[in-house]
Amino acid sequence: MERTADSKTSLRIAIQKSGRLTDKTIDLLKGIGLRFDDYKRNLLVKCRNFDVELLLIRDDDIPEYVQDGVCDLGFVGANVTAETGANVSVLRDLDYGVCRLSLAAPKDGDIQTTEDFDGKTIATSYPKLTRDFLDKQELNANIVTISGAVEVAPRLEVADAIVDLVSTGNTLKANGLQELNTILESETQLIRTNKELSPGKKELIDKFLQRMDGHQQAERSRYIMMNAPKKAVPKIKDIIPSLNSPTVMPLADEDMVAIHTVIPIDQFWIVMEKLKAEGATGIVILPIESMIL
Ligand SMILES: Nc1ncnc2c1ncn2[C@@H]1O[C@H](COP(=O)(O)OP(=O)(O)OP(=O)(O)O)[C@@H](O)[C@H]1O
Ligand SMILES: O=P(O)(O)OC[C@H]1O[C@H](OP(=O)(O)OP(=O)(O)O)[C@H](O)[C@@H]1O
Ligand SMILES: [Mg+2]
Repeated sequence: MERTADSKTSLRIAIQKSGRLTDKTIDLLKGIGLRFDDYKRNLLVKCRNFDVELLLIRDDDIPEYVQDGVCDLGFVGANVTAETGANVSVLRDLDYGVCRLSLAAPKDGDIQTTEDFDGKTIATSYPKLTRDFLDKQELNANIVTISGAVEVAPRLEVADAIVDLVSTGNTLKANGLQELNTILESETQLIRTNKELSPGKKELIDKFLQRMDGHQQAERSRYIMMNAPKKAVPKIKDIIPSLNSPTVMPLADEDMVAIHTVIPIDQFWIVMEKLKAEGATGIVILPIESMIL
């Protein structure tokens, strides 16, 4: 997009400077056509071809920066936003940084059920979410807030149990812990400030979202091309869960046609098997760069 006449109308987006979400967020931004110079060495980076600047900070600070309007948008885990209790709106759920916040305790220890946490000490970097959970369960426990290496706390006898993020469960396992309860399911989200924004910024957010949605839809879809017997076209049309009706083109062999269409990736194999059963041949599948619906 060309820069607008009003050079002050620029979106400021907070992203994690260095961590699990950084590369995926940068890839997503690049995927929607945004280009940045040297984002690895600067904290505030201007986009070359869209009215956006990135603020690269620790993920813990993102929800509050967005809440206060220092940044208009932010990419951050739902776990962090929930822990800070920031007043922001979630614009999109994104399918990376998927994890859960769970209670865990030593595998063969005396904590085997949720009730056993009563009167115990729990180490966590998520004191607010832990307290909310315990209050809801009417459990009394002492919370020790630590900022990292939470899983090792029981072995150091700093705590009886922990609340921390889990994905594969390997870290828990390596530390002899078992997961007992999930407090929160989390994924990366695009959040927006609830502060009033200028019409120019609102328009930029709409354009940004349109690009993101197009990119996401494209990632979840494939363009397929095939040749098929002409008489099989009605059945093939029923099989293809197409966004629009498929393109059907004549071939030199009058009994055959070429069919081009877009299908959702999650139905890919089922559709493929059905198409083959209807006589489709030479099936070619291509990735899609973006889709504007
Ligand atoms: N094991 C995991 N699998 C998937 N996503 C995870 C996992 N652990 C954390 N996350 C998600 O990635 C986010 C960033 O994790 P990371 O470990 O980089 O955070 P951090 O150490 O707090 O970084 P910072 O230095 O920015 O504060 C988490 O807040 C969470 O949303
Ligand atoms: O269930 P798993 O797949 O083992 O993942 C869980 C671990 O991942 C996160 O830490 P990370 O690796 O991001 O390191 P950190 O301690 O620096 O946050 C989280 O804090 C857990 O320790
Ligand atoms: Mg952090």
